Amino acid sequence: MSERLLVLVRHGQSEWNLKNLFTGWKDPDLTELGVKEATEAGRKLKAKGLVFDVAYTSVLTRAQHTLDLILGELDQKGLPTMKDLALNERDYGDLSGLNKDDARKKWGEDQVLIWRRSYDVPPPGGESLKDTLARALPYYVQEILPGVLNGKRTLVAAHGNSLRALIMVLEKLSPEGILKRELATGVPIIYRLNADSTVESKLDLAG
Ligand SMILES: O=C(O)[C@H](O)COP(=O)(O)O
Repeated sequence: MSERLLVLVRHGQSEWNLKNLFTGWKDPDLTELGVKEATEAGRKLKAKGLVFDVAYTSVLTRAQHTLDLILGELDQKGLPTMKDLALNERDYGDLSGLNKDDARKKWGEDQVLIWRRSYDVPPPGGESLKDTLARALPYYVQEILPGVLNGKRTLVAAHGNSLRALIMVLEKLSPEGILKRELATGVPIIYRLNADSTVESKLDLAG
């Protein structure tokens, strides 16, 4: 019986995470710390004895670089990898490139929190989590999930909000439930799925 393995990992710290800037579809690379986090993620997966058959990532550098570093640690460089903008970070629209503290000063803590964590309120000119889900979920259902259910051990390196969207579905979280769900950079979450695509087990490799 194959194991229906799905590992999700948010990219390591990016240059703009460090500068506290809204990033979205902008394309900064990892910082030195981000490189360490991604490498450590790979080590942790290796320590668990995990091997993958396929990987998925976004079209953004920070996620692809994270994936490369993880695969390097796993001695799996060259693994078949699909890159698709369906897995991109939420588009932050007009907020992209702005400092998050400056935005709080300008629009207030509550409004910025609504833009960052509400389910269906988009930032000006950008995507809500619901919008992000609307393009990430079909990709998951059509491209990623069939492989997982057929026993392809699958690694997904993506972004805080594209992964929160998938986690909302996997963990059956409500719009309120997803509000408080934060994803740390470079921390793999190991899911094993049941044949009906529900979650059989989940292990968060934080710490
Ligand atoms: O795009 C960004 O700015 C971050 O990667 C995620 O931002 P958030 O923590 O505001 O969701």
